[in-house]
Amino acid sequence: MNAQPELTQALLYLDGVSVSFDGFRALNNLSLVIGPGEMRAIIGPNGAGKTTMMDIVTGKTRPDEGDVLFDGRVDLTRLDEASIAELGIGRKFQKPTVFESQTVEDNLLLALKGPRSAAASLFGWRNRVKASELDGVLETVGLAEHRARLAADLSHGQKQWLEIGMLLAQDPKLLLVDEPVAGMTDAETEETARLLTRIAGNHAVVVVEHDMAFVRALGCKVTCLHEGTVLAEGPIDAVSANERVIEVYLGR
Ligand SMILES: Nc1ncnc2c1ncn2[C@@H]1O[C@H](COP(=O)(O)OP(=O)(O)OP(=O)(O)O)[C@@H](O)[C@H]1O
Repeated sequence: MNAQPELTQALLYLDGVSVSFDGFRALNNLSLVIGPGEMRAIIGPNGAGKTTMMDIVTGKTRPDEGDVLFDGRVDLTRLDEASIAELGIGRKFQKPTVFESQTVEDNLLLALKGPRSAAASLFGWRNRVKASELDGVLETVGLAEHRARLAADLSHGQKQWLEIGMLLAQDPKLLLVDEPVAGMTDAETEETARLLTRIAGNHAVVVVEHDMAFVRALGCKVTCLHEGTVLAEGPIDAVSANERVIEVYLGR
C-alpha cells in the first residue's frame, strides 16, 4: 500500500481499485478521495461502475486489486458488510424501504434501536443518536409535522426522506445515496437537495444521480465515472463543459 500524505485526512480513500465480472472490468484503476463531511456527486453513463463502486465500499463486492480505506486507517477490503455498517457507513438504495405500517416516529425509533454488535466498540463507532435527539432528525429531514402519520400514507419523496432520517439516526460518518430523486416531483427534488446539504458537514454524503439539475443544486464537487474509472472531477461547470463528459454522457 502506498501511503499518501492525504491519507490521514481522507474519510474514504480508494486507490487503484479494479474489479472484473466474468472478464468484464466494471472498475478499472479507480481512485476516489472523500473528505470528512464532504458532499460529492457521482455521475456517469449506465454501466460506468457507480453501483459497483458503492458495492466495494460497503463490502458487498471485493476488489481484485486496490486500496479501500476508511477514516485513514481501516482497510474495508478485510471487513464484512455488517462490520462496515457498524463503522458508520450507511447506504440508501434507490427504492424506499420504510416500515409502511409504522408511524414516521416509530420508523426512526426502530432505526435507533437497530442491531449493534461488539464490532461497534471494537472499531470505535460513536453512539447512535439518542431518542431525545429524534426531534433533530425529524427537523433535518423535514418530517416534524408528519411524525404521527403512517409511513404508508407519505408521498414517495417523504418516504425517501424518512429513510434518509433512519440512516441519520444511526449517526453514520458516511452516507452513500443512490439516485435519491428518481420518481420525485420537482419540488421534492429541490427539497432533497436542501436536505442533503443540511446533512453534509456533519456527515460525508456521496450521491449517485443522473438528474443534472439536482446535481447542480447540491453545489458540490462532481466526479464523472466512465468505464470504471474517473473521467473528470471538479466543479459542476468544469465537469459539464468537459468534452469527453459531453461525448460519453451529457450529450447523448
Ligand atoms: N455482480 C455482477 N456480476 C456481473 N456483472 C456485474 C455485476 N455488477 C455489475 N456488473 C456489471 O458491471 C458494469 C458496471 O455496472 P454498475 O452497475 O456499477 O454501473 P452504474 O454506473 O451503476 O450504472 P447505472 O447508471 O445503470 O446504475 C455493468 O456492465 C454491469 O452489468
